[in-house]
Amino acid sequence: MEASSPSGSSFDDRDPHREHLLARRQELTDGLERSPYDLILYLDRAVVYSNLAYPDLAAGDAYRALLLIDEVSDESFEYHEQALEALNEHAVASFPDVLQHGELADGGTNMADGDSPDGRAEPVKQLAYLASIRCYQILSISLLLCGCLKSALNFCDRGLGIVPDNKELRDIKGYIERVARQKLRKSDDEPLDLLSLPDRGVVRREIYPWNTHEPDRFSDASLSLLNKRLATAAPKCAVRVSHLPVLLDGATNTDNYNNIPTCSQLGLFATQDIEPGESVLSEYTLLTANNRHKESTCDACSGELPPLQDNSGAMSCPDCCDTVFCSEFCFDQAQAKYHPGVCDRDVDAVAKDPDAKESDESLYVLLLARVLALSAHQDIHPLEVEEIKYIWGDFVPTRSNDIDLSVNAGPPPDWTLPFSFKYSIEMPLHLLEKMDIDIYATLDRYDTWVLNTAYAKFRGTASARKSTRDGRPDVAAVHPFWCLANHDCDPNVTWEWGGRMVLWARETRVVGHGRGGIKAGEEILNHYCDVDLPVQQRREWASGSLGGWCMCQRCRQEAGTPKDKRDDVEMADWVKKADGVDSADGQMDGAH
Ligand SMILES: C[S@@+](CC[C@H](N)C(=O)[O-])C[C@H]1O[C@@H](n2cnc3c(N)ncnc32)[C@H](O)[C@@H]1O
Repeated sequence: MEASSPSGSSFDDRDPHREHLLARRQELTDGLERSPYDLILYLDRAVVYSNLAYPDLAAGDAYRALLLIDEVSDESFEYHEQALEALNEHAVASFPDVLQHGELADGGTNMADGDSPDGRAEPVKQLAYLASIRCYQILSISLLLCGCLKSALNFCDRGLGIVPDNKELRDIKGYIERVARQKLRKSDDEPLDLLSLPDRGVVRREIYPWNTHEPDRFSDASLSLLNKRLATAAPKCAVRVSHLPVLLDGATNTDNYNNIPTCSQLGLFATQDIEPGESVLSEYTLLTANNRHKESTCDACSGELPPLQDNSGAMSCPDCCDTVFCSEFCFDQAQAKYHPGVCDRDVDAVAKDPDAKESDESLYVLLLARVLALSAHQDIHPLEVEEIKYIWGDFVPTRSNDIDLSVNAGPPPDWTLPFSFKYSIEMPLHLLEKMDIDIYATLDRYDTWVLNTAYAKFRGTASARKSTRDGRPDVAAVHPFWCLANHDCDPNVTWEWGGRMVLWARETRVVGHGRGGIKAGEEILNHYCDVDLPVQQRREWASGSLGGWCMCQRCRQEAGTPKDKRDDVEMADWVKKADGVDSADGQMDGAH
């Protein structure tokens, strides 16, 4: 059960209205734990999420409510009895507030079917009917607010299919079309190809105020645990706090400044001298994914499979022969940590062989599938899975994600977590069902916010490999220690990823071509882009994985303008950006 007092969050402004909504959210979450198949509670919580400005979480709850309506309506469905029983309780109690909405309550007698012989709808059917319209309203407006226009329109049309004159749904359809015209740059009289509507949006990327799983990565306990685990993979390294430049979104005129603002994050440091060419880290991970059906990679480590012949070492699972491992070691690791949770359930099939433009998303959802399998088989919460618990999520403080409704409000916040109905809500629930997990009874583990948090962690840290056949990304992995190494355009290591992720100390440095090697105490400096490129291209390439414009010494030196041509510092930009880094991930060191 979630703790009722929010922790692990940077949200500390005491806004009574917000506090009240957060308390109500907790009450409803506890209610769902007691009565997991209650679709009215899901709708109630969706409304609270909308009021708290989490449209993605509202859509997640409205979709679960819609699935429960299907359960109520179809006797052959697995949770029919439970969903019906929960709804019956509302049918005999006072009419649910969440359905006293706009024209809804008046429309209850206009049911298309399900009327009883005396012409009056059975109360439970009437509730299910009204609830379905409410689900379509919440789903369509929420998905519109997330930027998922195609899915928003789909749900809106489904609602209008039941109640063509419903004013709220008609209004929402108008908003969707208006936003679509803006995004696709179409005038009012041009036809709109509804199939081409954008469906990928962005939502808040934050440590939710109620998330009690996020560790304090800077605490002695976290660092000592991480260092204990790191000892085998990188015996000459340690995880420590690193002071990194605060990144801006784009080009800056501050390259010549001697001191720039920094923030505290984690990094890897050498604890002993490391020779040029020496291995620095060799990391094994089970958090891997491959999106091709017939691919010759190991299901566990994602390394190439050896040729399948006697004594090659490759092994397949005796219970689902399609799953192949490159060695007995990988087979044993998979059996111990995740495979029985997905064995013979065809779970991965939902995201295999995607369209070229969906390759990235399919890899992310398959990484999520692996986290779900690790969590289910080890019987731990997904956010406690060791492969993701301590990794960087690029979270932004809750308060800077909030929407300011005051008259003098500035521009709306820039939300940064990619989101879509398909990959963030529908597919994860489908994966869980394939794993034979009751998605209602396990809400605490598989709630939409939990999935969003896991996604936030992969998105900043996963590595992908492209197929040599068609250049599409088809293998991905998260190496929780490798991804602690920060970037520098004069790196002291280089990396190679096969079955394991390996970091080597460079023989020669890029800047000055001096001898490589790393001295005890120095930070391990990885590279997130091709460091042989000119500065502008390096910065553009690195900005995706880095999350901003590279401000390393080399970039600043190469891009710096002569003294007589310098402009004033745009410190306001930094302060704005620094605010996000400060409370999201450690204390702010401020401008020097
Ligand atoms: C893969 S993580 C690296 C580990 C991370 N520092 C941590 O605390 O876990 C990537 C993030 O680290 C930060 N980072 C890495 N290299 C950096 C650099 N040279 N300058 C500024 N920030 C950097 C950025 O915030 C980036 O999004």
